Amino acid sequence: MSNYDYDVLFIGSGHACNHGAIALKMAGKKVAMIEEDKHGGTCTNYGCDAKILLDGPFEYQEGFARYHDLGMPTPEINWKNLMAYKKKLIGAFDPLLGQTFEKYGIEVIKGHGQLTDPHTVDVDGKTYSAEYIVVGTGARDSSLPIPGAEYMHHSKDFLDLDEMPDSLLFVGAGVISMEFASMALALGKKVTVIDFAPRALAQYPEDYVAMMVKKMEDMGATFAFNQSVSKVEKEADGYVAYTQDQSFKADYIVEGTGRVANVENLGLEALGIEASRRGIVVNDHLQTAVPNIFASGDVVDKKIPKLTPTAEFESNYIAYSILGLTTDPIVYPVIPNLVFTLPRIAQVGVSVDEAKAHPELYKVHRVPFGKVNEWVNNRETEADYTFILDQEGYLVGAAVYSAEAAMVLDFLTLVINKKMTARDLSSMIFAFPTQTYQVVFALKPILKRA
Ligand SMILES: Cc1cc2nc3c(=O)[nH]c(=O)nc-3n(C[C@H](O)[C@H](O)[C@H](O)COP(=O)(O)OP(=O)(O)OC[C@H]3O[C@@H](n4cnc5c(N)ncnc54)[C@H](O)[C@@H]3O)c2cc1C
Ligand SMILES: NC(=O)c1ccc[n+]([C@@H]2O[C@H](COP(=O)([O-])OP(=O)(O)OC[C@H]3O[C@@H](n4cnc5c(N)ncnc54)[C@H](O)[C@@H]3O)[C@@H](O)[C@H]2O)c1
Repeated sequence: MSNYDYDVLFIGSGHACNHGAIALKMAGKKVAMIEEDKHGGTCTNYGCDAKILLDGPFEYQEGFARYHDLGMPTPEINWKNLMAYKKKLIGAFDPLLGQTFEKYGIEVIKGHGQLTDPHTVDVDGKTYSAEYIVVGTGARDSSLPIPGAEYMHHSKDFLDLDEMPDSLLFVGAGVISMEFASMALALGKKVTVIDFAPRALAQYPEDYVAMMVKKMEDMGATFAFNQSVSKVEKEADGYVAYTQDQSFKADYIVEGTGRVANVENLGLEALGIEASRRGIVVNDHLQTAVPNIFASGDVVDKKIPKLTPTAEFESNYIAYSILGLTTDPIVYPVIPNLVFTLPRIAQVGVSVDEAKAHPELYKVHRVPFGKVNEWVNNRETEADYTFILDQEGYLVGAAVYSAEAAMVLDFLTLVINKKMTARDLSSMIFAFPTQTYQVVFALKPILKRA
């Protein structure tokens, strides 16, 4: 133990921090996390967990709807009760995680952390020192600097809505909007989605996104692209968002225009640590300009997706670096992306759009999975897979449009990471009848033999 109060101090307690904190504590280090809000960060309290809890019955409803023509009624969702359940369950995480960290012997210092020198953090007037500091302060929803911005709500508000409004306008057709819009639409609400880009979900395959937009339009949603909101006004019976050539009226407006890194009031500038809305600039060891100060998770300025698993990966990498278990630069494996629309769209590795642009490097195999496997797909006839192979025949990318995409995505990620051949797949037994089994069946003839 050094002369500092702690070996490692984390600013934040989300996935970018708590995985590394636990690993370091278990290796015998003295560790604390500074947290100004709830234990566990965005994903646990205001993001993934709350979202997926609310999504649960929608997934079943979507499945039942496929049997409607066979005389089976589609169940109704009681949003009010669902929200009460969400508040109870997710609300319990904050104290529960506090106890968990305590059990591990990790101190949580409540308050706003601000660096004062390379080894010291001020927390609301009290200072704490550490040999290493990890900044994992995350990101927040962006707010457009336009008149009437205060009338727009953000993801936190939507995930707390006791009553679903009758009409909703989503500004931005990214992951947050598309996931929320799917739920509102399934509840029979009037949904409009606008974006200043020419398409939705830019990071997902164009064909699958077009299928999703068409499906949502068939359910009554309106999409408007190339629309930039310049002001929002409140009227007696709702709100109106104005773009360059149109106006959109709704009871409730959700802004989902991206997320901005939390880099303000952290004392970064005084220490010469470069940062912007995109995040803190780090080297390939996740070190800032001050080598004993690392950055992790959503607050990092990076090209890879800002997701919970990437934050966790970085948190563990930093812990291993501090413990001297690695001196290598960080190397990310392929990163699975999944948008929880109804059905899901998934993408991992080389993207479909990139593969199509480089036929000299990649082969693209599209399988209309739902049509050939309707029986195993529970009548999900639209389900579709795209496999991307390199010239040697290894799987290097995949995309999925299916309610079951989440299940199969991790399997495909494994095949890519482990560079599996047809022979590798033949050496294993998979459960039957499942989508994964059918995916293996579809992959074997096209993968490198051995
Ligand atoms: C609605 C929504 C849905 C999402 N769904 C998914 C999903 O399905 N899958 C997925 O992989 N990702 C999802 N994400 C993204 C995921 O939540 C983030 O990538 C993840 O939370 C990043 O973790 P982090 O620890 O870097 O940041 P955060 O979880 O944001 O944690 C940062 C913590 O730092 C604290 N903090 C900030 N500044 C200070 C300070 N100065 N002093 C003290 N404490 C401070 C904050 O209070 C916060 O608790 C979603 C995000 C949102 C908003
Ligand atoms: N399932 C998941 O993995 C998941 C779910 C939710 C959130 N997240 C995380 O949260 C991040 C942010 O999500 P998001 O949906 O806010 O961002 P996003 O980057 O996915 O989408 C933002 C959208 O807003 C549009 N936009 C930006 N400015 C605009 C403007 N002025 N007018 C109209 N449209 C505008 C962009 O063109 C884009 O389509 C994600 O990138 C991801 O890191 C992940």
